[in-house]
Amino acid sequence: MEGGGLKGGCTAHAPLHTFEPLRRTALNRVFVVVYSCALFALLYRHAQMLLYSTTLLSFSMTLSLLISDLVLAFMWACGQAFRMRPIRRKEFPESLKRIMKEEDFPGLDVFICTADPHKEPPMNVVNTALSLMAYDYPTEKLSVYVSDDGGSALTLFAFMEAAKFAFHWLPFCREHNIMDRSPQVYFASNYHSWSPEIEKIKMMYENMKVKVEHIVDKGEISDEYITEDQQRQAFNKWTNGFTRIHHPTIIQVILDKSNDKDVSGHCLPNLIYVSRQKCNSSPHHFKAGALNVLLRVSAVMTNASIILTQDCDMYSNDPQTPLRVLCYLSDSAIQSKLAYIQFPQRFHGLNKNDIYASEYKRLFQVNPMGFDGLKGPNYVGSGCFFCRRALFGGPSASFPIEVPELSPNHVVDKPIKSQEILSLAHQVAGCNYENQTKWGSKCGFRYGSLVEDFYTGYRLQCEGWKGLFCHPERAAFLGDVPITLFDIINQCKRWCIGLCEVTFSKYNTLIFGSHSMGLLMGLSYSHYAFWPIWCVPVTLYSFLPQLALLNKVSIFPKISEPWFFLYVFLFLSAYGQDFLDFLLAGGTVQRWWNAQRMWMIRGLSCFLFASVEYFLKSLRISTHGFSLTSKVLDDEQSKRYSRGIFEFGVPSPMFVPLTMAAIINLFSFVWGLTEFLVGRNGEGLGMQMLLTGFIVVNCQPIYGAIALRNDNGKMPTKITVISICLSVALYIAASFCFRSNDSKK
Ligand SMILES: O=c1ccn([C@@H]2O[C@H](COP(=O)(O)OP(=O)(O)O[C@H]3O[C@H](CO)[C@@H](O)[C@H](O)[C@H]3O)[C@@H](O)[C@H]2O)c(=O)[nH]1
Ligand SMILES: [Mn+2]
Repeated sequence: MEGGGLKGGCTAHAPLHTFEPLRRTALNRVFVVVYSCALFALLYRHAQMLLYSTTLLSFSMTLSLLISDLVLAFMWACGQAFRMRPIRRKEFPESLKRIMKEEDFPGLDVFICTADPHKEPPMNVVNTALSLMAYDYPTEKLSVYVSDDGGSALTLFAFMEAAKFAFHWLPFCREHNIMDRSPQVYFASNYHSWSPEIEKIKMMYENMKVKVEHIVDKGEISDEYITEDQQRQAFNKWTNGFTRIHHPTIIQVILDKSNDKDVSGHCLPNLIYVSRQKCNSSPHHFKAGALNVLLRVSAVMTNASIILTQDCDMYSNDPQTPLRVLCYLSDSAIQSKLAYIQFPQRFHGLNKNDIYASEYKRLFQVNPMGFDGLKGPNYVGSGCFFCRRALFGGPSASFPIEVPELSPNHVVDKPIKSQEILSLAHQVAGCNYENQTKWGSKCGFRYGSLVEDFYTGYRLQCEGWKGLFCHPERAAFLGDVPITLFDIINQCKRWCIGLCEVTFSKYNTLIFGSHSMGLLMGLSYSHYAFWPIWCVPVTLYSFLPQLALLNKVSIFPKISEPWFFLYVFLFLSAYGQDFLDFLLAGGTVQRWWNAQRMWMIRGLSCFLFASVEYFLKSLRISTHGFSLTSKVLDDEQSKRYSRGIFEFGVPSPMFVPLTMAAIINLFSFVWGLTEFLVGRNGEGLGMQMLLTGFIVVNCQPIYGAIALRNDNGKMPTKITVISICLSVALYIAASFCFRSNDSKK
């Protein structure tokens, strides 16, 4: 996207935004050429070996290696698209005031999604909401909508309490110009000085917290907590037949900007609680469905032209963020095609070396810069500002919508608590509302994939919209990370299933994507869409060379052969480039090491299981569920996490291939080493030894979890036993193949 920001009515001395290409681009391009030549050489060697293989065994082994290397080469090629034109942007919110008055700021509707008060503690959701309500943005233009897919009175209660606290919190933030506007974060930090005023507001916060947590623990709201009639009416909607998957729409205007003033007399932003209707008979499309309901309800109530979508655990870390967004949105040169501005997902509470690589640096910080130099980053679900009209048709043609009040151009002229508005809002939140409409296919957030974010951004860009990546130094938002390995790989498995749903649809990123957006964009999107196939090379390289080694069969070139250096080059330069990218994006050596280890772990767990699960389920007609990531912290787990100890604990089948790989690699390495020491191991097995050694070093936390630990996070004994049995079986089967091949010779 053309960036140079000297447009939109500002003078050349005060640009609103600029961008610069990253300096490494030229080198990257040269590297692509060199590396491609090396890849072709490798594939040539495989082809030759395939032609000259004499036995079925050697043929199938060469074929497996060829397939693995083809997958690696394909993924490498897709990844290079990000390196063709990465750019870094900068915006100057200070200049904004000179060209725009506050009265002219566009309206901003903030959407926060939550889905389960037990996995997503209401106190955290409330903190997210408060941090966003306290944005440095004219409050009369700001509305915060909370979607509660859990349909929980506990969440509504928490928000009613939060609203009372907001009367004090918002003016407090404004007067003291506080940066941390999530009260939880502010009170936990030691940077603020003591004053009676701070002490007083802290007490208020603590009281609210105790009250809300008490209610959540009890699981119900007893009468003594309901003080006003209006509240009682709201909670009366939770009748006996009410369940989280079957209940009527509940919309509660908790704060109304036209009536509610904070303690300093300033108006408060709208705060609206929405729990859409759910019924067993119609699909609700998870988060995408929730967002579409908010899109409609907000259209009826406020219809702001900008929308921020936010996960419930991602609080605002910088109150000036919307001003950065305006730097782009007010630029008439890029306005017409700009659909969204994506901020990176960044996280708090990572342990020092980020053992699970849950930062996803490449996904959230490095690759978006590459995307940004093309047609814009992918949408990642949270921390993204949309232009409302982008969700209602292509950049040049929007289509007529069923109800005129939903159109992005509609001006709301009635108070949000008026009967007409509320009844229409209830109607558009109904579970059958979308039947026979374009919602989810051509309009709003798109259905059909568990990664609704990836899919929606992708479809918008295919329609001709562009996105933009905004990556300020101070994180705009900070979110929670899962702290157990099981949660991490489960989350990744859900993503992979969602990606498969895109890949095997008519909107395949490689074919449809390249056709609509050009090859580089198609490749970039494919780099993600094809994530799960990484399981093929990772699995093969974790077992095949090792089993061959145990049977003294050499499958790679000898160390003295020139082909060996080809392998060394391919391995070292790919890893080296990845390493440099990581460091240049502010990473550390240990974090990089852990990130590459997690790539292997994912290859053997979630990538593998997602592919299998996807295929098994696609044979039958059934849908995949959205398994919510838990944001609740267990004390013991948190302690282990902060000490950098891997958390297994759950007897999940996803740990089995991983444990098997650890065992088999250890045995073949030790066996190979003894053979080598007694002088029987020829140089033909050298490369297999190197690879096995590398994997053994990577598996070190797994050995600890199997044998050396006694805490609840160790590898469950059941998984260890199953993995040992399967490893032995695999070894026997492999030896049988290798031996019978020997005897045939
Ligand atoms: O039926 C549902 C399921 C989830 N959510 C919300 O979706 C958000 C993301 O859920 P989470 O369990 O935290 O998933 P993550 O894998 O951490 O989220 C990433 O991946 C999701 C796609 O799988 C994107 O929607 C998210 O924005 C992105 O941060 C949360 O706020 C949930 O409350 C709903 O509103 N309704
Ligand atoms: Mn999340």
